[in-house]
Amino acid sequence: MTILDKIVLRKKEEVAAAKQAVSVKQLEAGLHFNRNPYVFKDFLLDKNRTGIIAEFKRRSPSKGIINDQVTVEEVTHAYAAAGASALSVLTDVDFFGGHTNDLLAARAANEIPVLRKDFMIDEYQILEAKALGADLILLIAAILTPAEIKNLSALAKSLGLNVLLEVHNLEELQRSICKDLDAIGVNNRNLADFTVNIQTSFDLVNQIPNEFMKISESAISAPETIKELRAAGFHGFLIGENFMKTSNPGLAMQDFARQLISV
Ligand SMILES: O=P(O)(O)OC[C@@H](O)[C@@H](O)c1c[nH]c2ccccc12
Repeated sequence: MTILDKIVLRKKEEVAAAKQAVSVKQLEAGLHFNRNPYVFKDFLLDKNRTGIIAEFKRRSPSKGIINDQVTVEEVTHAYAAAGASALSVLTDVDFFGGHTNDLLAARAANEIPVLRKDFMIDEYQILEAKALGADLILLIAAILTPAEIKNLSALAKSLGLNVLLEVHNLEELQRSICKDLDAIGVNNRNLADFTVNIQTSFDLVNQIPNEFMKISESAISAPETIKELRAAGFHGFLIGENFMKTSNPGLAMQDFARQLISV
């Protein structure tokens, strides 16, 4: 069994428990359920921003603890001030040390799009994302059938949420594309075995239809890499560990964004 299989098994239990604890009716009565999400594309293409989707990630299955000394409010606020186009907040508890409360905190502290970063397998999680104040959800092709991707993205769209589809190879991309996606992310990390290779992004970028925003995800640690990815056609860059591994992730992003101007 791969780590991804383990995560999905556990996620099924977690979702079942959440459904018992909070009904769909309660979600629909939630604080943010009726707010209008931000349009992800507008922030990605905003010339005054960096295109970076800056991630708050305390730990991961591959790295263990990355940073458990900082708060989601201070870090996400500093990311936004440093020019992030969006924020990515892990809400998976058992494998990434996140929490739905982290998303609520990021929402309250910021006025840019927030991605609910989790392993979405059930419509309930989409409604929950909306109730928590997310603007954007992630669908991971490796754990979903084409029919599931179609249904979950259609539900997200009907709630005004933006949808980011994550793929890792051409086969996933081709079988998963559907009309309700806003952006397609190429994950440079293979979630089954954790190997990373930026080349994955360069290999797939021209296979992504131009109607979608193109995002490169994971293992980005140098401004030069962003310059190359931009030249290849990417609009967005998802960065977590490179910032989170420092004692001041917001400052790390600020330094990175300054260097980006001069590469
Ligand atoms: O920390 P990195 O290497 O910069 O990667 C960030 C992000 O891409 C990564 O956390 C990620 C990409 N897809 C995911 C799916 C689930 C959990 C996490 C992820």
